[in-house]
Amino acid sequence: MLQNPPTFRWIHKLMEQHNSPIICIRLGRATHVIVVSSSIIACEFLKTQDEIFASRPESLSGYLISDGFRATIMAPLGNQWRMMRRILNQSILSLPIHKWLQPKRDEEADHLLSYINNQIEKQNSVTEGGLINIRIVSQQFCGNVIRNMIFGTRFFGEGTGDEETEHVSALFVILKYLNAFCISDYFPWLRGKTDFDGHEKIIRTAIERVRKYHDPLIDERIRMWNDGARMQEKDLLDILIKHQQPKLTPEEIKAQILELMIATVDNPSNAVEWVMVKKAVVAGYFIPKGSHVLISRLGLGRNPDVWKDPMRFDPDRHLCEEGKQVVLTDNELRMLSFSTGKRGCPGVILGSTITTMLLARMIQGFTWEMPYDKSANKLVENYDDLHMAKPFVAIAKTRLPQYLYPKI
Ligand code: HEM
Repeated sequence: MLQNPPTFRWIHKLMEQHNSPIICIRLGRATHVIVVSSSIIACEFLKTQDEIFASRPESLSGYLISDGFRATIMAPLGNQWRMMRRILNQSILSLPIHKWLQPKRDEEADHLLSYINNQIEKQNSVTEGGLINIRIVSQQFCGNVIRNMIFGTRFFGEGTGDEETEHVSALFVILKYLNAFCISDYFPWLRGKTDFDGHEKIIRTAIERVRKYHDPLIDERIRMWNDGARMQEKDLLDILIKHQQPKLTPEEIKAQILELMIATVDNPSNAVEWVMVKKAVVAGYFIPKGSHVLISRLGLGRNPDVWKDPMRFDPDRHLCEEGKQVVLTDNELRMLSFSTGKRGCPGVILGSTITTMLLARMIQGFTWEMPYDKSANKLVENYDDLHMAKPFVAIAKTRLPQYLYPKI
């Protein structure tokens, strides 16, 4: 596994070789890793037997990211997870709070349009259009939205964008190593002695780069509430600080905010980049106790037994017959969008809103064309993850009267 990164591709090859929708790999002396690529078996784990399988393995990356499992995503099943998950469901990701923060999301969508419009003007090419790196635009938009919702600010620094770029890129490093195969997770005697595969250093550095922006703002805000300098809740940080029964510690607030950040930046931006490149061109086994169960996003979403011609871009598959509504969740797990069961995503509304808003505003505001050098935008997947191999760069042309573009 160490010689064949990334592990998820190595595992898929193994599954293909064995022609099986479920395999078991024994790692170290005691851990069975069970990999599943069938929606029927996935439902068995995440729905029928959810109670038994809803915990998380105690990985080093999870421990570091959540500062000792103080928040939700990485926490093993237990009282801490229950408490933090309830707070997320009821006070952070609830429908009333979602609506309350709509103006912040609108503000960011206006900035998105204004940014792309300015880029076109800067390139002096209103008729020819301007080259836009969709990956940068999408990732920064998601970062801006969640930053604004949590901290009520667009910028960490003077507004040059440097701090925000560093922040988002460090979040993506954390995401990359979050579920990467880390040898000391399976050979615990290696922990603390040697950073065998270098993961620990990389992830610690990335967390530091993120938290140097978050933590002073959180400390300052707690001080403001204590001194009476802040009296009104205006963003998610205020809600977390003012939460009663239970009152959260500063460490819990910091850990939860880091998790909310990583939960938001990746999925919407990646989905939109893939969709844009397509628009521009024309989406009964025995399981030993303590096993780690991996449900494969690749295996479910591209399973030819479930999806006809799975590699063909065919968004119509996701239109339900009745009323032709697009449904992004899939409780039957024929694809892994938001998952299901106890550990299913509590951010479905926010995640869907960010994704559709990003895509809709870009398509409503601009027409998109491939650059002349089409070979620059190959529809190829990155080997290490599920992003496109190279950031998608397209030509944007304005399609609305100029006065409709926010001048910010
Ligand atoms: C399109 C966007 C999103 C997608 C596709 C998505 C997908 C998922 C999936 C598949 C899981 C389950 C992972 C697992 O079982 O191991 C999950 C968990 C989670 N997601 Fe999302 N998510 C999205 C957006 C968000 C947003 C915007 C937030 C909050 C700001 C969020 C918060 C969470 C949390 C807290 C969990 C952990 C739940 C738990 O362990 O109890 N997600 N997400």
